[in-house]
Amino acid sequence: MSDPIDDLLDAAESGKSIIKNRDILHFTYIPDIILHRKTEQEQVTQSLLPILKKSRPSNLLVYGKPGTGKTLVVKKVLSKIQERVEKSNFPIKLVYSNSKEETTLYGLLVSLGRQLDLKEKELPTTGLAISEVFKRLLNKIDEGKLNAIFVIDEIDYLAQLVAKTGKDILYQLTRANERLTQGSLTLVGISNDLTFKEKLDPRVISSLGEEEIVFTNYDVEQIKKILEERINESFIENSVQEPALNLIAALAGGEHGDARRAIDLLRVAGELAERQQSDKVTIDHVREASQKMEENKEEKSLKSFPLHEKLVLIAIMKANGSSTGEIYSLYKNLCKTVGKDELTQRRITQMLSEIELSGLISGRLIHQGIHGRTKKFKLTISSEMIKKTFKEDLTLQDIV
Ligand SMILES: Nc1ncnc2c1ncn2[C@@H]1O[C@H](COP(=O)(O)OP(=O)(O)OP(=O)(O)O)[C@@H](O)[C@H]1O
Repeated sequence: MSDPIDDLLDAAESGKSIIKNRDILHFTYIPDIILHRKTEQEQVTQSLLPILKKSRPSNLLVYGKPGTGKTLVVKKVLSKIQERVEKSNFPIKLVYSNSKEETTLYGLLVSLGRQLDLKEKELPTTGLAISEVFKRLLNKIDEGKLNAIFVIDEIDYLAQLVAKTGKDILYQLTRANERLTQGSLTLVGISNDLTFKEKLDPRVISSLGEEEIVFTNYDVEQIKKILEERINESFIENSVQEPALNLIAALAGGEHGDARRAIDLLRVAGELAERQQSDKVTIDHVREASQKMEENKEEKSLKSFPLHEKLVLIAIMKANGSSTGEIYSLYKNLCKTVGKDELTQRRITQMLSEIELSGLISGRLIHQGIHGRTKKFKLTISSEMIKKTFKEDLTLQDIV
């Protein structure tokens, strides 16, 4: 009898590996050539150029839809500046943080502080007031006479964190120079949300967006060129079929040209092809990859819902196409079965609108003559997906 582990290991050893360098398909990889972004590279460089001449650049705000190369361009410009200043004696400190990866404002400031070499003793992970944390960051910059550039990716999340905690940190960050006597602080904010500024305090807007650069969307042809470049570097020759490439470009380029989605699709399709011992990535691998990525997204979003939202989703699954009233009575029964107190119908009606926003269910308003109107809901995802995901939840596994 063959051993299943050995079989797989044998296949992997003797099997075809069509991806020659996986790292190149990772989102942190910085390619040598950045296509279609000449103007943007020039604009970002121009804006940060003063630092090479030992003066403080303006704060910069970079906008654009997801996957349009914002982070890539900013990182590349900064790494080139870094290379040059390392040769001089001018102490520049580049600090990068992604707001989405931090759940608290404190966490974000500490992550910036660590990159300024502030140790736990000087900047503890918990316990200080936000204003104190901020003061210590500034002191470090001042004492070291550092010229710090804080790159804050997904800065709209930082704005939300700030709104939640009611602190004035964004304003203070943009005005930090007024408090510094020796060093300087420049802020580079990156945002996907073009309307982000409208939500800010007007005082913050003027100092944060001293300069602004907007990244335009890629079209399908541009996405295709970016993919071709990446394929040359990461796959062995002729291993991605032309129709497969076209489909990836069409899928990722459709709405606004998301290069990240394109490269992710390419990687997943390549991995599927390898797993199936195929020596080519075909259009079927791309379809399968796209479906898999879509399912992962749905699964993640289902798992992130709190318990009562999950119960409402199960109620809709059991009576697909039902009215709010019917869903509510089913939900009440489910609460009884799992031994939880039910929420009010008013709350559940509101919850249905919230879940609708996530795109997992869709609602249709039905007019019932003298009986007024009601909304009927149905799932936009398969009930199998709900069953599969909620089966892992101990409270829910017996009712799905
Ligand atoms: N012009 C390009 N040439 C080569 N690769 C690119 C180009 N634009 C984007 N990419 C690649 O696409 C992926 C996404 O790019 P990046 O992270 O810069 O996008 P972004 O605009 O910052 O997106 P988000 O706002 O979602 O963070 C990265 O892997 C990046 O290397």
